Amino acid sequence: MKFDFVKWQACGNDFVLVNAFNGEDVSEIRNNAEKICDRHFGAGADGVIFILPSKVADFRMQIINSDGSEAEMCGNGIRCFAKAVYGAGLTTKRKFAVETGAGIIIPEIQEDGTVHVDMGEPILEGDKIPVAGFGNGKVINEDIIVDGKNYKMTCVSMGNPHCVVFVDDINEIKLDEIGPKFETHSAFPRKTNTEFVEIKNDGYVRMRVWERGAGITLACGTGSCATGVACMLNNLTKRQIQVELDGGILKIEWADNNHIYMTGPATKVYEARWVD
Ligand SMILES: N[C@H](CCC[C@H](N)C(=O)O)C(=O)O
Repeated sequence: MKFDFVKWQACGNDFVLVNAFNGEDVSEIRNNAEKICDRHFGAGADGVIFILPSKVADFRMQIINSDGSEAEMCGNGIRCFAKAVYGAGLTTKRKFAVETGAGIIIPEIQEDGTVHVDMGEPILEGDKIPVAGFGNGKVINEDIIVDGKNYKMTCVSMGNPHCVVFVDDINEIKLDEIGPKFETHSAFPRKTNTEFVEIKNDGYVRMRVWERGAGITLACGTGSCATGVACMLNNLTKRQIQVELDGGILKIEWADNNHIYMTGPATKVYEARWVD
């Protein structure tokens, strides 16, 4: 297998980006995503992102997690995607439409190099997130028993499922132990990303994440959006907040048009060729 790729990171959430905009067959790369993401035997990444053509938007983005599973959407990934396609000259527009598993997402590259993204509307109906046992009702501050302990969860989909849990002290959370037990809990038919959140004040929260299909990452963009929605649904913050992650800070707004806006950095790290 031989292919060129570009390594990008956004708040430390890192990705191998592969340009298949001209319809190149990337099935072998997609089938080897787990090997490519391995941090010792591969390039090392939280996921592989493909730049693809679209019939309904300027581009299509496909995201494969480091365990080889496909996700509907990736918030940090789309900021990397936007700057990658602009930098590669695939568009001269700084604001454009990207087809994803979460619908059409609109990133806009800012003058300061950050990317402002219209992440669309959050999905709150239990059966659409999906979370079992809630029908089409919302899942706000509901009980869940994980590993014999009761937690209060608020669940949100940004195209991909998220379970947000508020805690008093985030440093007490043993993420590597409890994360996988949430991810594979029977309440989540399509598994879940899980965010543990400590409220610092009504405009600033600290969040750590165990991602579906990737484990602990330094940041999660869709998870930060879900965190913002959960904070606001529980009346814990204002409608604009900053989310402090292990790898950086993202700005999240739940606007009056019901869209979630995320703003944050994305940086190209290196270009390389896979030859194994
Ligand atoms: N692991 C996620 C996909 C990557 C999302 C995350 N890296 C982000 O920035 O949104 C899932 O399976 O839903």
